[in-house]
Amino acid sequence: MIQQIYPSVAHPYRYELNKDLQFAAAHYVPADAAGKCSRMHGHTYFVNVTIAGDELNAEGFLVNFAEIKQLIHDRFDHSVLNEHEAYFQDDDPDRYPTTEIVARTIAEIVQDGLDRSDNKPRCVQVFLRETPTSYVVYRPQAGRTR
Ligand SMILES: Nc1nc2c(c(=O)[nH]1)N=C([C@H](O)[C@H](O)COP(=O)(O)OP(=O)(O)OP(=O)(O)O)CN2
Ligand SMILES: [Zn+2]
Repeated sequence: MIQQIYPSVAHPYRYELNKDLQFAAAHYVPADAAGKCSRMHGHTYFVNVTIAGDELNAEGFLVNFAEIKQLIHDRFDHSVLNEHEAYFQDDDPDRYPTTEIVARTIAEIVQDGLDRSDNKPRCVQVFLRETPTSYVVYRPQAGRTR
């Protein structure tokens, strides 16, 4: 696992946790203007998820680190992102598996998982590195689903 410093996110909560994870996946950006990215290719994606909240659960966790890995790694590792039709669609540019939209999708999946917990923490940032030279930071806005 690459160890690196991530950008910090401002939030009002007492606790913050960060989980690093990675997954290998193939994708293509289904637009001719995307050039070489419109052809199927693969990446090892590096992800940092930031979760914050004021309350801990019965185990003394904001959320179990392992649950974050399960939500993302177990879903996307060794898969073709474009084939996850619940998240990505070739006929809708707002559903292409670009770095930006994959980062947003990870935030949405994690928040859906957190919403099922009693202590209701928030996913406040997703850092997604697609290549050694390219990454995106996505920060959900409070009160907005996207
Ligand atoms: N804003 C975005 N731009 C690009 C995306 C994207 O998701 N969002 N994706 C790609 C390609 O899919 C590609 O995987 C990454 O592109 P790039 O960083 O250009 O990759 P290189 O390794 O060729 O970059 P170097 O600078 O030569 O290392 C393209 N753009
Ligand atoms: Zn790519």
